[in-house]
Formats: sequence, structure tokens, C-alpha cells
Amino acid sequence: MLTKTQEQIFFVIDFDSTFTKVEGLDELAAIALAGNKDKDKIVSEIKSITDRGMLGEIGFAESLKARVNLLPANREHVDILVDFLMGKISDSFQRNRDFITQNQENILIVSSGFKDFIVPVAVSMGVKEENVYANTFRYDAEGNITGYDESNLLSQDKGKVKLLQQLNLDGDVFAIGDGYTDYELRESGLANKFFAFTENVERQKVVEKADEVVASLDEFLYINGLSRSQSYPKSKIKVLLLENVHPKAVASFKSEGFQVELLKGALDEEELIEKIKGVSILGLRSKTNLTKKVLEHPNASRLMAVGAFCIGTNQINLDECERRGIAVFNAPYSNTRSVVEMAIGEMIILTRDIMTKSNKMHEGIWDKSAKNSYEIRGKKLGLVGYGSIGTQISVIAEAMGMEVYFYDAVDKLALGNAKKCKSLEELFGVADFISLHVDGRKSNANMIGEKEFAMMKDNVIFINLSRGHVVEIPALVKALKSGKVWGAAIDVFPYEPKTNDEEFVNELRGLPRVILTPHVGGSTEEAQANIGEFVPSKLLQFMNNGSTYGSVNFPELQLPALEGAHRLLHIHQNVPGILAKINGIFAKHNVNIKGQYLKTTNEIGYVITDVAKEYSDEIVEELKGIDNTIKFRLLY
Ligand SMILES: NC(=O)C1=CN([C@@H]2O[C@H](COP(=O)(O)OP(=O)(O)OC[C@H]3O[C@@H](n4cnc5c(N)ncnc54)[C@H](O)[C@@H]3O)[C@@H](O)[C@H]2O)C=CC1
Ligand SMILES: O=C(O)CCC(=O)C(=O)O
Repeated sequence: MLTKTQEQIFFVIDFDSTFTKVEGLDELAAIALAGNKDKDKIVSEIKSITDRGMLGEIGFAESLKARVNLLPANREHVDILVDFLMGKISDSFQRNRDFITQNQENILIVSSGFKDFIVPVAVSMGVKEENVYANTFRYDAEGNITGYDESNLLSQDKGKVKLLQQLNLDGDVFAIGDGYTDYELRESGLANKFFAFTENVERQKVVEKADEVVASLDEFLYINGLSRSQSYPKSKIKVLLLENVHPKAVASFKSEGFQVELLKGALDEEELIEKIKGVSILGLRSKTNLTKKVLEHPNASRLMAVGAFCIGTNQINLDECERRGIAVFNAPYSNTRSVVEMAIGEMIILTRDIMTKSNKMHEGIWDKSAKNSYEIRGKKLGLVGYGSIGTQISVIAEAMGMEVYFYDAVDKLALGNAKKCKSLEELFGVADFISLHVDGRKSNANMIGEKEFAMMKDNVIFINLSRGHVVEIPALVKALKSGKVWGAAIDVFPYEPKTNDEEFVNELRGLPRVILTPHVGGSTEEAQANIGEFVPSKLLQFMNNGSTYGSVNFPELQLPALEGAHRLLHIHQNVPGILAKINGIFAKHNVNIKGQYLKTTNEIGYVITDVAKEYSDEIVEELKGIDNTIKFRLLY
């Protein structure tokens, strides 16, 4: 934590949409009107009046009266609202609870909302009750809200200005809020600075007037050199997520305060070079290629970590990432089961010739016959690639009565009664079904071509859910047309459309007994939700504490958090003597090391150091200046 004395600064903070994520009165209306047939109409009317007031389009007093008149609420509704608001405190305020409690004398909540719901929420975060300035409801004997105290300055036009005049604060005043009335404090000269707070809403008219725009309380504290929980505010760190990754991923990054952009489709090289500018964390799936050209472009200079929201990482130049100190993570098991189920299902569909029968039915043809329809039980399944997916298929296929054979480039232990083959030729010579589950390494390009199809048994059923470049499509088309291959299920293609709007062009289109799917082996709700949690958790661990556990291109390091320590990360080219130089700098500055891990690959070294004392800018500059340094980061 960084600190600076701030006795002479008063922090005047708005409540609705700043301290909390929502507008209290709008939410109170929604609660009070639950079950009312006109709820949506009245709530949207109240919201629109709130917005017009916030933008300064109508006077505040007028806006407040109109809203309260529309509100059929009572004390019970207010209690429900308080519970609701407790869960809606802005993320960055929650992260900086310590700042609030440590500065409670100087923190004032000044709001045109109502103390009835503001006080319990603000006090729960360390604000002093007497420092909450807001309106108060009037209730009748039954507890129904009948109006509010109209003598309260905050219920009047320019109420915040009038209140601050009356308070006559002795010191600098920083006003923080999302609305025009917060800016009016600056306009009137009562606040030295106005910070437009955009974590929850961004109003152009307010932002234009601000001295500074802050996307979070972290950013406000950072700009002003104040004590805070994030040494560098995450709202200044850009996360770019491509290919429509699961909303859980977006939520994970947003809840930690990162600036997140989500794009539906993949990007080509030039588009990625454009979009990667200023991005620190990139998330992609199988269709965006992260090439050397992209990585060496100056636009990619801030990139720290990449998440492959899938299993395969062949689309990422892992070596170049490593050389540049960019850690890459993937989800090695999150969609395994989905691919397995699809492969098994497709074997059954093809061997029962269900596609042909279903197509005929759609044309009105009732062709009840057993011709060309077989069970998978007792048949021989040949798996090429016996990794996570291959082995899981092996177990399930055996349970369904199949005889399993496999071939893998490395020596793998056979599960159950599966039989290991010494070569592809041996496997192809025996299998009735061939299913590919190799990874997408470059050397696997075109591993199945004319020669390999010729080795297979006649009428084989062929499945490829691995990578498109593994199979030569013209050779497959020929094998299908000649009858060598009876049926096929293909999910991956040498070229795949970038978005759902692009036409799929491929010679396999229109061939009978060929199941074509748009690379959806891993696309189930379950798998995508798993991946949407797993990959961000890895990326966040790397960003927050430097852990590279599970990285596919980085030395794997994990140092448990040490009480009271400051953590520094150093990534360097793997040449002798770097650790000595790092520790020499700590020794020179009399900084005690509490914990330290170093691990290297052929290319790079990665050191996590926890030190006991406050570090100075000088130490940081010296550490960055060590020859062969690739990246340096202070975490906390
Ligand atoms: N269609 C889809 O949506 C999905 C496709 N995949 C693809 O499936 C692949 C396999 O996934 P996992 O089983 O999890 O990977 P894995 O890494 O656990 O297994 C791959 C296996 O293939 C073997 N292998 C590689 N090249 C070989 C070769 N030339 N000959 C024989 N064996 C070879 C490896 O030794 C390894 O055992 C992924 O790399 C990915 O490309 C994965 C998930 C979804
Ligand atoms: O879902 C995706 O985009 C890719 C799935 C895949 O091929 C993988 O996980 O390797």
C-alpha cells in the first residue's frame, strides 16, 4: 500500500451510481411495484426523470418531487432496498474499504438520495453516520412514504452547492460522482477538483466537465497518490476478449476492475495488430492467430498474458510469447468431455446411417429397413492420439462394447483392455472406426492424406474433431467418393470462417453420409462456462500474485503470499548471473528478502521476490535496468 498524508483533503462522494452501482430511488420503485401491472411503465418513467436530473436537463427539486410522487413505497420496501444495496456497493469501493475507514473523518457522502437507505450502507463500509448528508423520507402512521423533508437543502435545486457552502470545509475539496450536481460543486468553486466516476455509468455531459475521469475508486486514489489496494489501478489495464468467450469471463475481469472489451468474432492479423494497442491481457479461442508479426508490432508492447479459451494452443506463437515475457494459459480439460460425447454420438449416427434416413423422412420418404445399419458394439475403434480426449473416448467406447486400439506418438499406458499399436499403419489395418485426437502442432499438418486413407480398411468411418490442417480434404473427398470411407464426421477445417456471417466453403459440402459441424466439439454450455471461469482464474492469479502454475509456455512458479511483504516480478533472458544482480540491488539498498523463487526455461528466467521493506523508485529503476531484463512488474 502506498500512503500520503491527506488531512487537509475532504472527499465529497456521491452515493447513487457511485458508492453503489445503482440508483436507490429507481430500485425502491422496482421493489415497491413488484407485482404491479404498471411496474415497467412507472419504473421507466422514474428512471427517465432520474437521468434527466443527472444530466441537468431539469431542475433537481422538480425531478425529486416527480419521482417521489410516483413512488408507492413504505418502510418495509426501504428495508428490502437496504439489503439489496448492501450487495450493490461498487466493486472499487469494496476493494478500498481500508481507505474509507482510515479517512472517515474526511469522507463525506453528499447525496440527493435518502438517508433512510444510504446511512446503513455507507456506515457498513466505514463512513461516519454524521458525515452522511442526504434527504429524509416522511412516513404516515402505517409506514407509507408520503413525501420528504422539503426544508433539507439537498431536496432543493443546487442543493449540494448550498450544503457545501453551509459546511464551509477547511481544506481542499475533491468531489467524486457521476452526475451533473457533483460537477456543480466544482463550477461553484466549492470543490477544488471534480472527478467524474464512470465505473457504473458514464454520462458524456458530466465527463466533459470533469477535471479527471476515473473509472474506479482505485484510479482516483492512484491519481492522487493515496493509500489503496491496487498499486496500479486495474481500470487502466485493458483486457481484450475475442471469439465470444463466455460472459463469466467478462464478469470475472470486470469484478476485479479491469477495462474489458469483448468482440464476437475472430480477428485476422491486421485487425489484431490494430485492436491489440494498449492491451495487457488477450483472450482468444481457436480461430485467432497470435503470430510473430502481431507480437513484434509496437502495438503489442503492453501485452503481459494470453488466455486460450480452449484446449489447443497451436494458434499462438508460444515461443515468441515466451521470448517477450508473455505468459500463456489454456483450459486443458474444460471441454474434453464435450468432444468425447460428440465423437461417440457421431460414431453411432454414422454407423446407423441416421443422416440418410432422417433426410429421407424430411422429404416424406418412409424407408423402414435395417440395410446399412449396424451396432457399434463389437466393432474396432482406432484412436489416433491417446491424450485427454483419446483416453476418455477409449474408456467410454469400451464400456459400450467396442474393441479399442490406439496409436500415439509417445509411449502411453493403455487404459482398460485397449491395445497399443506401434504404427499408424498397424492401427489403420485393424480399425472399423478411426477418430483423430492429436494436437495441432505444425508437424501434424496433412498427416492423413491419400497414402494413409489407402492403408485403412474399406468402409471405414472416419472422424476428425482435432485440427483442420491434420487431414488433406481432397484426399478425404476422394476416399469418400471411392467408398473407401463409408461416412465421416468433420468438425475442423483447414480454413474456418472467422464469424458466423461468413460462408463456409469446402469440397465436403453436399457429400452423402458426411456430418459437417462448425468447430463445435468443445462448444457446450457446460464446457464454455467451465472455460469462462478457469482461464480468467489463471490469468488473474498471474496478474495478482505472479503465479504461472498451468502456463503452457512459462516456467511454472507459485509463491504463497507472505504477510506484510511486497512482491516484485522479474522476467529475463536466461543468461548466467541475473539472480545475483537482482539480489545485489536488494542488498545494496538494505532490503531484506522474505521469499524468492526462480525457475528457468531454455529461453527465459522468471523470479518472484517478496521483500520486507518499502521499495523506492530507485530500486525499481535499477531492477528494470539489469541487462537482459524482458519485463519487470511490482505487484503490491
Ligand atoms: N473440435 C473441438 O472443438 C476441439 C478440438 N480439440 C483438439 O483436440 C486436440 C487433442 O486434445 P487433448 O486430447 O486434450 O490433447 P492432449 O495433448 O492431451 O493429447 C494429444 C495427444 O496426441 C498425441 N499426438 C500428437 N501428435 C501425434 C501424432 N502425429 N501421432 C500420434 N499421436 C500424436 C500426443 O502425444 C498426445 O498424447 C487438441 O489439441 C485440440 O486441437 C480440443 C478440444 C475441442
Ligand atoms: O471452442 C473453440 O473455439 C475451440 C475448441 C478447440 O478446438 C479446443 O479447445 O482446442
